[in-house]
Amino acid sequence: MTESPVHPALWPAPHASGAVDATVTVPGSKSVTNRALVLASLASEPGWLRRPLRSRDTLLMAEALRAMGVGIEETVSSSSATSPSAAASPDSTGEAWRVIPAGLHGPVTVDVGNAGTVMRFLPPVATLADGPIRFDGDPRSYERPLTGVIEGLRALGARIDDDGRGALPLTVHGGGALEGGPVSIDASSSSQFVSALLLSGPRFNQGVEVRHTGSVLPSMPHIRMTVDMLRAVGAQVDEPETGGEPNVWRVSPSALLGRDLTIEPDLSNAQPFLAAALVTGGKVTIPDWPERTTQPGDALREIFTAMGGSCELTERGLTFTGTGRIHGIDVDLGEVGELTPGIAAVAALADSPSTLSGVAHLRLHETDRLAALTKEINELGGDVTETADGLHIRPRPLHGGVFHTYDDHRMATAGAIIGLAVQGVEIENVGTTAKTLPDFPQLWTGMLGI
Ligand SMILES: O=C(O)C1=C[C@@H](OP(=O)(O)O)[C@@H](O)[C@H](O)C1
Ligand SMILES: C=C(OP(=O)(O)O)C(=O)O
Repeated sequence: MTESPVHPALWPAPHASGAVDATVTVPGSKSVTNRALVLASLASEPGWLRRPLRSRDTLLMAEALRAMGVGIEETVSSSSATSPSAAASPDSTGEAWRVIPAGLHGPVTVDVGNAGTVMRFLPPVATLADGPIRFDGDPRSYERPLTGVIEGLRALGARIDDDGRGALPLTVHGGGALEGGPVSIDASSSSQFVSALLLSGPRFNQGVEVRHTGSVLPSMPHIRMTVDMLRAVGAQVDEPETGGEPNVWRVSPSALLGRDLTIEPDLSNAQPFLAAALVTGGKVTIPDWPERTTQPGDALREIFTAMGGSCELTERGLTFTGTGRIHGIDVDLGEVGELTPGIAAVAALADSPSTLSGVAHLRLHETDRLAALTKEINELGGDVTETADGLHIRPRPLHGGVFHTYDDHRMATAGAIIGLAVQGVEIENVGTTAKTLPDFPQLWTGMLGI
C-alpha cells in the first residue's frame, strides 16, 4: 500500500523567547469530519460538509468512499451559488464538500493509511457494497486491533476474509445488504469498534444492538459523538446515557437524512497551542470553540486549568492564559486518551510530578505512545516511567536533542511543546502531523510570530 508521507528531516522546534499572544484558527475535527463523511454517504439524499478537515486521515476516508461510488465534490468558494439556504450563514463560506450518496460497489481496494477511523468505520459500510472491498494500509495498521469489528460483523452476517489475527489486511465480501441485529463485542482496546458498528447500523436490515462485554471502555466522548451525529441525521438510537441498559447501544433501521453540517475545529489539535500559553505564560485564543461539544479536547479547559492556567469562553472563542508556572496533575485520561501526549509534554515541564492513568490502550495507537513518550522525554533528560495503564512523570531540567515521532502526529506536537521551553529540540519527521493537521509547522511559527 502507499507509504505514509515521509519527511525525515529534522525540524528545529522553535524556542519561545517570551510569552505567546496569538489567535490560532484550528482546522476541522478529524473525528467529526470522518463520521460526517460516512453518514452522508449512507444517507438517502445529498448533504454538505462545511469547513471539513483536509488531512491524510480525512482524504483517505473520502477517497475510499469515492472508490465505492459515492460522489464527493470539493468546493472552495462561498456556497451561496449552490445552497441558498446556507448563504446567509457566516459558516457557509470557505471550503465545503458536497456528498452525493450512491449504490456502493466493489471490487475496490481501500488504503486506510494508519487512520483508526478509516480502518474501523469502513468495513461495516463495505458489507453494503455489491462486491469485495479489500482493506490495506501502513505497516502499523496491521498491528492495530480490529477484532471487535471483524467478529462483530461476522456475527451480524458478513463474510470477511482475514489472516486470523483480528487485524488488517482483510477483505469484506459485500453482499449489497447486511442482516444486522444483536451483537456482543469487547471494545476495551478501542471505542471505535462500537462507533463503527453504530454508524452503519441504520442501514442494516434489522439495525444493530451492540453490547460491550469488556472490562473498560475508553474514549466515551467519541461514542457520544457517534450517537449525537447519528441522531442529527435522523437515526433512532437508544443508549446507556439516556436511560438505556449499561454498555448497550441500539440503532433502529432507517433511512438517513442528508444534512448541511459545519465541522467544529479539532479541539485535540488545539491542544499544542493552548499548551503554548501554559508553558510560556502567554495567551492563546482559539476561535469557534463550540459552547457544547462531544469532542474530548473540551476537557482541556479543565485539565490545563488544573495545571496552572485559566480560560474564558467568549464570542471570540476560547482564550487560554498561562502564568508561566505549570503544576503536575494526577488524572485518569481514559475518556480522553488522545490528549495524553500533549499533557505528558506539559507535565515534563511542571513544578511537581504527574500521574496519567487509564490509558493502557494507547500502546495500540499510531505507535505505542506510552513507550514512545517515556523514551523520548527521557532522552532529553527527563524522568518518565511507564505504569500498567499510563505514565508517571517527574519533571527534571531537560536539554536539547532529537525527538523521534514514530509516525505519530501527536508525538510531533508533544515534542514541539517541549521545544518551546527547551533549547535545541529537533523533531524528526514533523511532516507526520499531516495525519490530522497538515499546516502544523506554519501554524506553530505563526503563533510565535516567526
Ligand atoms: O472515534 C474516534 O474518532 C476516535 C476515538 C478514539 O479512539 P480509541 O478509542 O481507539 O482511543 C481516539 O483516540 C481517536 O483519536 C479518535
Ligand atoms: C488515536 C488517534 O487516531 P486514530 O483515529 O488513528 O485512532 C489519534 O488521533 O490520537
